[in-house]
Amino acid sequence: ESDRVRRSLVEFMGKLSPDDALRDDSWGWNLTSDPCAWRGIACNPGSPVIRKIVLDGLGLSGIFDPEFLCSARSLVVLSLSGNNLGGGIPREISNCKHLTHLYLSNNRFSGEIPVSMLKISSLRRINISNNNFTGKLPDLGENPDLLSFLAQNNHFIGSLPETDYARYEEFNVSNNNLSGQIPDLKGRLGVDSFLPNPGLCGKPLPNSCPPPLPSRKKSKEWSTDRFLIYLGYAFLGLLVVLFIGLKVVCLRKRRNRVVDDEKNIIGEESTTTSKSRVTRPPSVEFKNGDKSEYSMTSMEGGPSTLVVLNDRAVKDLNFDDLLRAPAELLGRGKHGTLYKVMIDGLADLAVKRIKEWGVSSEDFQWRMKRIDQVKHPNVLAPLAFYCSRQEKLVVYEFQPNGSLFKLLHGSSNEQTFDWGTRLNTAVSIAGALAFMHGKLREDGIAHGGLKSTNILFDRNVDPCISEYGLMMVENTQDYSSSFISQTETDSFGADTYAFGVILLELLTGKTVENSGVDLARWVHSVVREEWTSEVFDRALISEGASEERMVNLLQIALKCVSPSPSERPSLRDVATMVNALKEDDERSMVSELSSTFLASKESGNQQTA
Ligand SMILES: Nc1ncnc2c1ncn2[C@@H]1O[C@H](COP(=O)(O)OP(=O)(O)OP(=O)(O)O)[C@@H](O)[C@H]1O
Repeated sequence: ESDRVRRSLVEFMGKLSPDDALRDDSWGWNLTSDPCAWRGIACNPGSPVIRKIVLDGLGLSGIFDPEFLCSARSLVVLSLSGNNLGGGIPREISNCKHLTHLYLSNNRFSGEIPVSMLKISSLRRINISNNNFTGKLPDLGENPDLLSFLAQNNHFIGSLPETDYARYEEFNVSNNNLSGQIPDLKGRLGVDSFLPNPGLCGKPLPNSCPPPLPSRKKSKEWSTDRFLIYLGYAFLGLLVVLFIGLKVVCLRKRRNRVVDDEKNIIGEESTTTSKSRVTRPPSVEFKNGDKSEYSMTSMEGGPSTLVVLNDRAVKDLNFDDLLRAPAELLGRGKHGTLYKVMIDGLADLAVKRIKEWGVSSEDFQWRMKRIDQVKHPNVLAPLAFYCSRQEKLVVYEFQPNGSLFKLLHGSSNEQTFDWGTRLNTAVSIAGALAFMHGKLREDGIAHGGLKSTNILFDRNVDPCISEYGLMMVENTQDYSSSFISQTETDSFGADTYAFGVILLELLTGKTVENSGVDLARWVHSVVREEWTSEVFDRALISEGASEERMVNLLQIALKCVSPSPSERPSLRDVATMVNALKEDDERSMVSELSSTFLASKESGNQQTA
């Protein structure tokens, strides 16, 4: 069997590189030596099973014949980029059934992509960019697990195939001759993935698609269609009028009953001033000097209270001002809606209106007060909160410098986010979380919804964690993927997982979906294939960040996102590990700097001599 594989591979190389002169004996690729020792081949450690063939940039100028290659049945990575290979990709490529990475970029390949290629179900990454491929793009819908498809700078024609584009970590078909409407990208992928392609139209491109012309044949039906459409409009109009009438009657009734004022405060998500007014002046009580409580009694029962917590900056904040101030919608997340509220004489505020949270008012008040008692400079403290039977609001100071999510994935290219800053951010967040966990463990108050949109940069551009304790991981929907334990109920363990995902985001620069499960799974799979350097953010690689140190941080991240909660370290341990890494990083930097200094001094001395 192994002789057969060896013979096939020698044939394969013979076709790749018909010019024997190019190869010397050190390459191997002959019938007498062990293929695992041949140039470009990597086997499973301690076994003759071939896993990777990487023959990049070797000046190979023949053709690619998978019929011979695929006799190496367990091959997972094939990379022939940067050669001078011609011809097409034969359909026999589908015999390489375990292939996960296929890199054929920067060659002279031509012809159409065989349908069979996308049928390799294990394929995750395809790079066929910078070739002369023609015909239609392959049917990407055939492989729902593909993560990257790079086919820019070819001559593909026709329309984009239907598939779920949102799942792609990398997708590029720019500089081809594609045409037609771009399918729904679910807000993912930018213009760079598509431009230039003169015939493409629709979002995210600036040119919208022309409306389809009604054919002559259909023109008779047109008048009937139009009649039906107008009839539909008339019916809709009637419904709207009825709905508005009903609303007016309801509102009048409600006004008579004196509503719970709070319901109207922040009101609709418009960017305008709230129009609602408090119908009855509330009574204000000040207690304990620096802590004020604003109370009003709802007609519907129990007391509703705006509690202003210990903070001088907003000690004069009162509910009435909050109701009347202009509010601007910042976002509508899974856990509620966030508004920026601007009140004269006060710093801008961010008010979170929490979505249906099955926590009693008493529990909510108790949690907020406990959180207020535990202060850390990297955790954004709530300034005030309000809670009635229907509403729960938490007031924070608005942070002007954006979030970690924006910094990593935003469109601005102005800010660089280098390795040192990323590591510092990780250290600050881990330290702050470890501190909060230590203080609030007995109360069972973890963050519960940690993600990169909740890591904000304050006015000194220091990272701070917002929305601590606003959610409890109760039904753990976020974490119920088969990848992690179904029985995950420990919200502290869920915080460790979420922190691991943030580390992965920092290292890979990739966005997170499905609570990070997809990203964690992808990183696990790449690392398993010993293809680790693939995961790192290109910006870090081009900055020259040390791969060894990135791998060390990656290892911590992987511990945090362990599928089994019991195997995840506590945040205290995580903070210790990340800190040690940072100290190591600083030490290496100092020694690198001093050796550069010594080297330049020595060369200076030599020049003077
Ligand atoms: N205090 C704040 N100051 C400035 N921006 C903030 C503040 N809090 C949150 N943001 C930003 O406002 C946007 C909307 O916040 P929101 O909390 O609604 O998003 P989210 O975290 O995705 O929601 P959720 O946690 O409910 O799923 C986010 O981009 C977030 O980074």
